Amino acid sequence: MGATKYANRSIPRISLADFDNRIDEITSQLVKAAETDGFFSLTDTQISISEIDAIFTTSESFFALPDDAKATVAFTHKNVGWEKRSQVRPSTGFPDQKESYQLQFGDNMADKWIAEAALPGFKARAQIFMDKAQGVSEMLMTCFARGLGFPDDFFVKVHNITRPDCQSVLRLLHYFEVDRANGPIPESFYRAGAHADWDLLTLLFQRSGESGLEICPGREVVTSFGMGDTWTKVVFNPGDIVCNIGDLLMSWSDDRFKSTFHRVKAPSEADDYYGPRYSIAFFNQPCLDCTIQGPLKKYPTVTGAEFTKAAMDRNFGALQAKKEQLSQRERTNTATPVTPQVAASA
Ligand SMILES: O=C(O)CCC(=O)C(=O)O
Ligand SMILES: [Fe+2]
Repeated sequence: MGATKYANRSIPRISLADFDNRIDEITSQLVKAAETDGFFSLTDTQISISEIDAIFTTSESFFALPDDAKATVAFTHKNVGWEKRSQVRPSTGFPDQKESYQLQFGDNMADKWIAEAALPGFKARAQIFMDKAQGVSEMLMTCFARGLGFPDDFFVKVHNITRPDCQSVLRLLHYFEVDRANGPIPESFYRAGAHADWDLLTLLFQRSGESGLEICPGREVVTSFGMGDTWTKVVFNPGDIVCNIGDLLMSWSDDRFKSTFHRVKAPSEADDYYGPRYSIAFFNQPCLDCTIQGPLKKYPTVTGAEFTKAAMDRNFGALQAKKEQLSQRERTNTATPVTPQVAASA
């Protein structure tokens, strides 16, 4: 594998301190970040370092369960539950080398919470954290609504976590350790293959020392899969929340705000992190019956359900094209593409 091409870009760091008094200043900083690389980190948020540490401990305790216990809450196409090595990104055609557990607020979670007896306190701890993540998201939604000239509660209203059909997701992630002793990793090995998220916006919680998140800016229209090959490492400060704009907000802003390709790099170079990696993503997904259109009406009006279906269809189409390309290569290569199991939110 050749050396990765890197460019140094600085990812803006935006403070949410004194939010109510500074809302216009924060809005202009967020809008600027969204218009350029679509990635930024938040500091002085309502979530403390010890709360972030605690949810990572909770997440680790879930992943430490035996697979047959985790399989009691197996992934379903309602975008909830546990999966292992089954999410295939259209950019790669191979499953990410990770396991994840997706949690939601409403009815979709009905039988997908790990049993209290298997992991006492898990559900209560996760729900407290999900509420906190929603709180930070709502601050950002208010600013982005204001920045686009919509009423302040425009995005908050359609990402209402008290609705039983709410679609937002907390995804706990565990990328498996890579044993350097086994030699170079195969070309088909990815931690999280390059992708753009298709939600409104994503909050990412990272752990110190567990690097790997990289971005590849340059996407100009939401319908394109085109991606460059020059990456930037996302460096974060403990306690910060890394955020990225998703396809939904890119579309809802008539492509003004950028939903940027990103990945968790499979370790292959000297400075890369080979150990087990834990991260947590909070995806803000719209209610299915909301209507979506940017102020300039660049794209036709769609419902939340239609937007999600179109995103999944686009992903599926791109994955088919990738599999076709891989199977043509197969004549000279023994690696076999895999059929996707997970059509997740990103
Ligand atoms: O694990 C990370 O740091 C990023 C995860 C991510 O991009 C995703 O799950 O969509
Ligand atoms: Fe992502």
